[in-house]
Amino acid sequence: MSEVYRILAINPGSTSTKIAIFDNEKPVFEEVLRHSTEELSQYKTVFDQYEFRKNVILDTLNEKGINITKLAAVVGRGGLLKPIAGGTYRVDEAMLEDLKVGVLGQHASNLGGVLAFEIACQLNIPPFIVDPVVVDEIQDIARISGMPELERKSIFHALNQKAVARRAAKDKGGDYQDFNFIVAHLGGGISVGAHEKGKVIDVNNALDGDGPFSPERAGGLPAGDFAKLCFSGKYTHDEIKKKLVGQGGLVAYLGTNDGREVVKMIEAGDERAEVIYKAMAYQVAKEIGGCSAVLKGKVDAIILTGGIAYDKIFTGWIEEKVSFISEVLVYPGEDEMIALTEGALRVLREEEEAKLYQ
Ligand SMILES: Nc1ncnc2c1ncn2[C@@H]1O[C@H](COP(=O)(O)OP(=O)(O)O)[C@@H](O)[C@H]1O
Ligand SMILES: CCCC(=O)OP(=O)(O)O
Repeated sequence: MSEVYRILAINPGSTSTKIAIFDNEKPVFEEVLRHSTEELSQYKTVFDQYEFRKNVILDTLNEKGINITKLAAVVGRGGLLKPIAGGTYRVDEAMLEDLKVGVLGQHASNLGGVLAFEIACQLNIPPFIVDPVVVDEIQDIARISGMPELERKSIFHALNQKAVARRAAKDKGGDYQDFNFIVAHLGGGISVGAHEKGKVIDVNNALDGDGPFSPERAGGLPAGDFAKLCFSGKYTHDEIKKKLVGQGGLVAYLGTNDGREVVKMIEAGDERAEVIYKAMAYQVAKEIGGCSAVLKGKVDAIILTGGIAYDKIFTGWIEEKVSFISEVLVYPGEDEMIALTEGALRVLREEEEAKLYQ
């Protein structure tokens, strides 16, 4: 009989920490621990949230009676490291240092590797990350921004975009490498990627670069007016950064990072909430249109995923604008927990060697 590996997967996002226990590929326990804007806004940096998120995870596992001493590995969502190829990486000191200082910036996913390392080391088992948010496969032409000092970067929901694209390919009877897809991840951040035969050749920088605004991010802005705002003397650098990430998008307009709250506002007759929520769908549709040009119109499917894809009204607004391009498939939520676990299992079963972060 083959060995059963028990894996703890930890997925810190901007609005939640998702945790799961798997026995090999079989889910034993899964929970989404949601964090409100108020809860998170008391921490100055993402790294300051470390103790809070660690305690929430360990308390939850304890309350559910899960004995973590039986774990074979801990795997976390990978954060803002230097750009790297996709795959499973063992968390080491060099990676830990870059995650702690935020070598490419601050995002909740930086905590994935750090939490995996801390918990795994106490148990003397290996810590891994899989397909971090800096997976970089974009074509060279997509790196050019219009200002030589500023290069466009690949920062996106790599783990879920690829996991869901693989699922869609399987559902269509083929492999990921057989198809061209446009994948829109609709979460706390929003990324829209052009997947050409298994490679994400262009994608918006979902953190603080470009693309649609999102529940907690400003997205692409009118550059001249933004520069004026930065030098108006009204805001510190930290305040401006928060306006871009954390306090932007739906939070700035409507005071919440929770799509379900916005739906309730609209149901209660709030017309402004409807306009803002519709504008977010409009910007996603425009980004999808851009990706269809990148793929020269050869698009096998448009895939909508992430938490907001549970909302049929929101996905309907997008679909009515983009269905002329290709069929629209909706995979609400995410496949990230199983994708993390499978990445760890491939290494534990010696089907693949863990990559080292250089
Ligand atoms: N049924 C729903 N309707 C609208 N929005 C939803 C629904 N379910 C979840 N969401 C929203 O999805 C977003 C979180 O998506 P998720 O993919 O879990 O992102 P993250 O990993 O960034 O937290 C939040 O804004 C959450 O409120
Ligand atoms: C940093 C890109 C990935 C991202 O935005 O994730 P969340 O939506 O979980 O914040």
